Amino acid sequence: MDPTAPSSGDNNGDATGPTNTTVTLPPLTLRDVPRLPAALAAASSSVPNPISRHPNFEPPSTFYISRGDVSLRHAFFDLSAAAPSPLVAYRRAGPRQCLGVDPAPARAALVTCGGLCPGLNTVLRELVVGLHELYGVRDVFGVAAGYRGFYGADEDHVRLDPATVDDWHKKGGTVLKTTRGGFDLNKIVDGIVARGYTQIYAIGGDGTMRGAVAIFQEFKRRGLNISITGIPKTVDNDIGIIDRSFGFQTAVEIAQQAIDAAHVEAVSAVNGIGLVKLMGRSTGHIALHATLSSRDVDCCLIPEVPFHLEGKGGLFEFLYDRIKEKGHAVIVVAEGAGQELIPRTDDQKREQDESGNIVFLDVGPFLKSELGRWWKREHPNELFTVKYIDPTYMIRAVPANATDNLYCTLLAHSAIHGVMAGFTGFVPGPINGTYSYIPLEDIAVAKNPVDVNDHKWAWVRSVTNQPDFVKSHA
Ligand SMILES: Nc1ncnc2c1ncn2[C@@H]1O[C@H](COP(=O)(O)OP(=O)(O)OP(=O)(O)O)[C@@H](O)[C@H]1O
Ligand SMILES: O=P(O)(O)OC[C@H]1O[C@](O)(CO)[C@@H](O)[C@@H]1O
Ligand SMILES: [Mg+2]
Repeated sequence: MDPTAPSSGDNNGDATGPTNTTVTLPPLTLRDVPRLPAALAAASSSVPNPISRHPNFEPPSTFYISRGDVSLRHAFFDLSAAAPSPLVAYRRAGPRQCLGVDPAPARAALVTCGGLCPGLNTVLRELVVGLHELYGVRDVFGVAAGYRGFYGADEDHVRLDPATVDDWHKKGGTVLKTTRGGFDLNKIVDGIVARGYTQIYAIGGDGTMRGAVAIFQEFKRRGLNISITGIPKTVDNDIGIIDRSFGFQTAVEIAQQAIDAAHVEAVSAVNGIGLVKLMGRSTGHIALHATLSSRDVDCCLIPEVPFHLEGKGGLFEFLYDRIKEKGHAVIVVAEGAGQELIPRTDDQKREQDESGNIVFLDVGPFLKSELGRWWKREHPNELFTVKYIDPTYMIRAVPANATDNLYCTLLAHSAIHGVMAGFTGFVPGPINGTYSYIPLEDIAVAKNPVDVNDHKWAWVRSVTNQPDFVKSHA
């Protein structure tokens, strides 16, 4: 009997073995990505993919992504929901058999903006090599120092080829340099037009994606046939829709070293506390994943979960009890956690970086001094030590690990294939493991907070056995 044949009725859980039930899924909405004006005209097309003529590679027909290939936003559904939401689909990323643009005259510009992230140089390398080797594009330029480089001097536009970028994947940081701020839309687009660029690849975080949306809209307003692609970079993993951002796994791995050191310091002291601050402005993914992987952590503090310091049910009493129980404790705090607890002057409340991001106060030294003060007051006759470790920039200034390097390559290739298909205003990224094209406008507003109601936060709680620190316990 065909095990996949639909059954005639519901599986009521009897012991006769698995049965199949046919269900009707809700309608499917395709969140399509925009196309270049010239690509629309060439849709019935046109230019065969040069990969088909590659001297060393004979792609089978299954190699190419068909016009109808999509991936689904959500991989699981509740079939019993009374009013199921429509399914959202995205175009699958990958090479198309016929291109929407002619790669021969293409002139590509690559730019990195915002903070560093492991893998930036790998993405740059693979964009350069992929454009050259897969599509024969010879005019590839690196734009120095973020968006402002588009209206900078001639030396800010550097021609790149595979030989130049050969070992970039082994380097942390970004060879192109990065900056915040300097987003002058008209000057940027004028600079792009003046230099004859036809493809822009902008690698950066949420701010960079919002900037890319503005550039995309300005291209449209001016009727320009220039594509723009955003490649999401965020060590904090704070961009939504995609499974995770590149460099994140590397950062979590490096964070282990800091937690290990904090643990050694804590266990080697009498009543020792090891305190580690990790990156994560608005999301606690790094702290959470580092806590889960380490298992030496007694308390993980993230921006999504409020806590209070003193009194019943507060952090300090919990730490005291944990020290009494184990002799030591390790705390991991994300930089954005507990910001509302730190007293600040009016000037500090207004302080912003060049891109307009609020400047945070340093939660690490704040916790260390408040805890020390509390301990002296409450337990003046007991020895106590806090060792504070701040590996902030160390976790993002390293080269990508092997997994992230592979990820960066697939992102870069997906970006190039999408541009060559004639798409613009899009972001490549894995959704449930399938590389897909997502509208830039969606990515620019898609946040990715830690969902404290799902199983992962419960998992943290089971590893640390920390309480909720809610005031009602007081
Ligand atoms: N709303 C916006 N519109 C246009 N440009 C923006 C916007 N927000 C930020 N930018 C520009 O995008 C660039 C990068 O922004 P930002 O410094 O916030 O880093 P980011 O891309 O968010 O990366 P990170 O995750 O490291 O913070 C800057 O040049 C900034 O001026
Ligand atoms: O490089 P800067 O300006 O110090 O930025 C630090 C910020 O950048 C990030 O690494 C990414 O947004 C944050 O975790 C951190 O708050
Ligand atoms: Mg940002």
